[in-house]
Amino acid sequence: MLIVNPVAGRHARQVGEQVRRHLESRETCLCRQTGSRGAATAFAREAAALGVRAVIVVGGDGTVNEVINGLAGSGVPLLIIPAGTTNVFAREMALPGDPLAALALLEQGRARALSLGRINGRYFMLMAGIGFDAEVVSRVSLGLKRRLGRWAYVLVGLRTLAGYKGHALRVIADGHCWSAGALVAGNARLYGGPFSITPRADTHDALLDVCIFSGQGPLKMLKYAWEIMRGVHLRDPEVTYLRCAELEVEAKPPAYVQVDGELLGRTPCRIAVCPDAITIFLPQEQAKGGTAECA
Ligand SMILES: Nc1ncnc2c1ncn2[C@@H]1O[C@H](COP(=O)(O)OP(=O)(O)OP(=O)(O)O)[C@@H](O)[C@H]1O
Repeated sequence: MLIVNPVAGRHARQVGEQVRRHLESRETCLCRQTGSRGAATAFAREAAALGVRAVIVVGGDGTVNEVINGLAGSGVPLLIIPAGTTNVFAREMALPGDPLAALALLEQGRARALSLGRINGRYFMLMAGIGFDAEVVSRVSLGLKRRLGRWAYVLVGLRTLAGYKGHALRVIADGHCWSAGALVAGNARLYGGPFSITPRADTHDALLDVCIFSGQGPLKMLKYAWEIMRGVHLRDPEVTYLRCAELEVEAKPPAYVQVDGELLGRTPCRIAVCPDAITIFLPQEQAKGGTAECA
């Protein structure tokens, strides 16, 4: 099954058309186009129920997130053709940017089982963010993202800082409790493109990497953002890095929560890791570790 989000990135519709033509000239393919938010999850569930040979998704991180939420646990392998604005997961997995080169992974790549994070019942492949970053995500519209690309987050981030009051989070993991202003739980290393908040995360392992930022308020958020951009945030004594299989976060007042760059809702939340939950076609050199599903 081919699932295309025609409004992802700037060229997803054309990329989807190119992939559809290529596939239909070779095999039988069910083609689905998303008409609204959440549609990709329903299509992926349909694909899992039908037991298709593979699901191919054309879109960005938000669309991939919706697809994994319909496919997780089914064993049906997923092939990602990056066509969104930032494509962080594709970058993390070093997937080819060229659509036909990505499609060739069906034959030339390896299907690997990877871990997923799960927060309040929703799977994520990259990260869950609580506090400031989620508040920014809640304010970035798809229209602004189309016009400005990833600069939309910078612009809205600066605007959000202006009136930001901060959050008082309570984080509980491994029998310990932390007070925090913001938190990112990463299943993968990369964040927002080339940056890395959880640089030791590994999608092949059964742990979440968690970065807890203890400061609150706009100046602290600005400082952390600057440190993350320079890759030095882990040297800041206000930042705690831990690896765990499960954690809980509460906040007063409730704080926004984002998963894979899409708004999920608000705290409280429980975050866990689900080992080997999704099977993804990867380039041979990326398919190290983990469990091989097929050659
Ligand atoms: N027909 C549609 N109309 C409006 N929104 C849609 C439609 N189909 C899917 N969506 C939504 O579009 C959103 C954006 O998709 P996606 O994240 O894949 O693209 P992107 O934001 O350009 O890429 P990235 O997340 O990699 O920056 C998703 O939240 C998805 O639910």
